[in-house]
Amino acid sequence: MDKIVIRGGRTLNGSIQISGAKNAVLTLMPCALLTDEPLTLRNLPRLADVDTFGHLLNGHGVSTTIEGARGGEFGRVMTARANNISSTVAPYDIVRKMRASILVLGPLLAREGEATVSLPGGCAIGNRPIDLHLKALEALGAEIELAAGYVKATAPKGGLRGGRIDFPMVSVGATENALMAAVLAKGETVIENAAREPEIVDLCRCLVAMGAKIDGIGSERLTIHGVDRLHGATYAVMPDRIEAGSYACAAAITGGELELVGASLDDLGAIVASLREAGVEVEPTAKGIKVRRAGELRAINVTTQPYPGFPTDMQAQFMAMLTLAEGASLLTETIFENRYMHVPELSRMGADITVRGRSAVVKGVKSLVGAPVMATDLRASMSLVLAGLAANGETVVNRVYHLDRGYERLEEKLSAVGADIERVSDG
Ligand SMILES: CC(=O)N[C@H]1[C@@H](OP(=O)(O)OP(=O)(O)OC[C@H]2O[C@@H](n3ccc(=O)[nH]c3=O)[C@H](O)[C@@H]2O)O[C@H](CO)[C@@H](O)[C@@H]1O
Ligand SMILES: C=C(OP(=O)(O)O)C(=O)O
Repeated sequence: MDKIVIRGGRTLNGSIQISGAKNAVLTLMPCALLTDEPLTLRNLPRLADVDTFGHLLNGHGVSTTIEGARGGEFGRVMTARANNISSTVAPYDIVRKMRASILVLGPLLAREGEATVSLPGGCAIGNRPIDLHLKALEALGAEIELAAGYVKATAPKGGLRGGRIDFPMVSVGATENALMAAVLAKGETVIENAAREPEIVDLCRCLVAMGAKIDGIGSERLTIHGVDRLHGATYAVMPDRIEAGSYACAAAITGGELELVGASLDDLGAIVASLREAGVEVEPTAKGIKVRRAGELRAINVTTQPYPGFPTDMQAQFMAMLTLAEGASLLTETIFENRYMHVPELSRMGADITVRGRSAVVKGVKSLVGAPVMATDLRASMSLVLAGLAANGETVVNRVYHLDRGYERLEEKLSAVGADIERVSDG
């Protein structure tokens, strides 16, 4: 199994190309199920989750081809074509590897009138139920049965029909499934309290490019006018705001200056506001944004919230950064009940962190020390990489497969800006 070995203490300088967003591409790929024409996605990131989603689509009879970017640059192109859906079952073996698999439920149901998808279950960061996805589909007329660890959804005769979906809480995944189902339903669907994440906007724009009719894009009230069929399209995946935020933390924790090419200040919203509060300079450039730490890092308070609030997917990376800030920071995680798995590992590197319920107090320390560490999820793993970049001595991050789910060529990008980082294979 591969490991990432980091010898810390180097200041990072230079530019990093931001890849296509994992959390966008995983909701754009299932859109291919909505049409028998080809869907071409540009700016495709090279991630394990993209490969897994490709296999899932192949299992439904979707053909997928991927072309590499010219000249070894980032950004590949995938064309997926679902001219004949051969199976509407998403099996446990794939769904358990990647929660985003649940996103085939809405489109399969809308196009084929039925879908059987393994229940994703909990994961390291928390319970992660899907009741809101199912209630949304029921509002469009679907019948839902749960049996043997699978959810079986069936559309009424004549297909899904528009309805009113009023989410009691903001759910990114449930909004995505509802959207992909509603675009082919008969009549009008209104989604109240919809998630407003930039990745939802990306999904809406791709669906519109395929012929869907959606009003209120980017707002908490989405109105979808169902159409009889969608057509193929070519669409570019948005840049990954969480990858950009993670590398911004790398500049901040090492005291360097990084240009994040392709990143957009607009999408980063609350991440940028919190970076600035912590004493990190962030400015737009012609190609993206520039991040620089001028003086000492300052302690800040951060509470995770749905967009436009501070994203849960950046909590672990900010925690790593704040272990070296002056003063005590208070982090509060409101989205997932168990998203502090990185705390014991950061503590082993010398961080001073106390968790009480949903909050964590991070008292800044003068320095961190390298150690062998491992994490149980993607962003927790990135927080250990960040700590390792700033720590004295060597840090070995185990279970690299978590990082490979969401960070394209991490060690290549970081070593190009001066980090002493390598991937080592155990053989
Ligand atoms: C609002 C939010 O920040 N969502 C995050 C969530 O999206 P993801 O789509 O995985 O999760 P949701 O947005 O659906 O979950 C938000 C909250 O709603 C709850 N819930 C969700 C669905 C449901 O059917 N029933 C239910 O109770 C969840 O337990 C959670 O507390 O994890 C992703 C991966 O880390 C992040 O990229 C998203 O930003
Ligand atoms: C937890 C994440 O992803 P997933 O929902 O795919 O596990 C993430 O992107 O931080």
